[in-house]
Amino acid sequence: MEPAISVRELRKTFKLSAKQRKIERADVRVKTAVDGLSFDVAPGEIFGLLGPNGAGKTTTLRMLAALIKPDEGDAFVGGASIVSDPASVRARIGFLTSELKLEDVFSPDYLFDFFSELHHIEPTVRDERKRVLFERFGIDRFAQTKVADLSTGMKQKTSLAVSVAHDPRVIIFDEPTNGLDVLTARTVTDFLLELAAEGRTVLLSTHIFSLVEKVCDRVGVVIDGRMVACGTLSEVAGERSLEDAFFDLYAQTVGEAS
Ligand SMILES: Nc1ncnc2c1ncn2[C@@H]1O[C@H](COP(=O)(O)OP(=O)(O)OP(=O)(O)O)[C@@H](O)[C@H]1O
Repeated sequence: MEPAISVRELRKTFKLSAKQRKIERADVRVKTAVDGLSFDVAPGEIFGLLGPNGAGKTTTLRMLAALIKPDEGDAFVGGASIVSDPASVRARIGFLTSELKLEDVFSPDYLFDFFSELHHIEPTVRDERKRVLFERFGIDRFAQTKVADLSTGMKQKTSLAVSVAHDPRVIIFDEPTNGLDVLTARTVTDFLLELAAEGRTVLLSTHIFSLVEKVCDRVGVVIDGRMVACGTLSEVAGERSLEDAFFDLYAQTVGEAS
């Protein structure tokens, strides 16, 4: 079966300003954020990119969502190239980050309609999807409330609903449970499992071992922009916990580099 996401030797560097060099305590002028990453995600799979802060997870997901261009390499989402056909990639995916800021002055109802229109969704289809999703997340009671007056959890649920307004086959989710209370985090993980059960593909990034253990079919461990292990949980961790396996990999990788 053709992979839903196919990543081939992706590479991305950033030029560092003097200020960034100071913050990063780096002498180099160029930072390699992603260093030749390759992996496949099968349709219906939940794949987790696991790594510490600064490993290059967000940069990878932003390239796969066709928000930034790679320096080298390519990736295919539902067969569309992020380099030569970014518009098709954007139409096929839902992209979500826990840092997403919704405009305070708009209501969930307005935002859902706005994003549906961007994706050219018919109003009748839109209204039915909105009804189902708003009911699913309990947004219906707050549909006309301004974002500014919503709780953090309700804002995140609104972001979730809006990100799948166009019924994407692939969902890319950067740190899905970061900064969420336990109840909202549970809503998010349940939703990811539902999406996969419906045959959709989910690619997420996280530094939380338990999230990977709970929802991911396969995991790729990323350290310093490189994939140091990739496979099912048992392939990557064997008899150990994922946390123990990760720290062994980290010691090997960082040890090798120094
Ligand atoms: N726009 C940018 N300009 C300069 N450096 C950047 C930029 N974006 C990311 N970086 C650097 O690239 C590296 C990888 O960052 P990235 O955000 O992809 O990592 P991450 O694994 O998602 O970690 P985090 O969880 O901290 O976001 C980091 O060293 C980061 O400082």
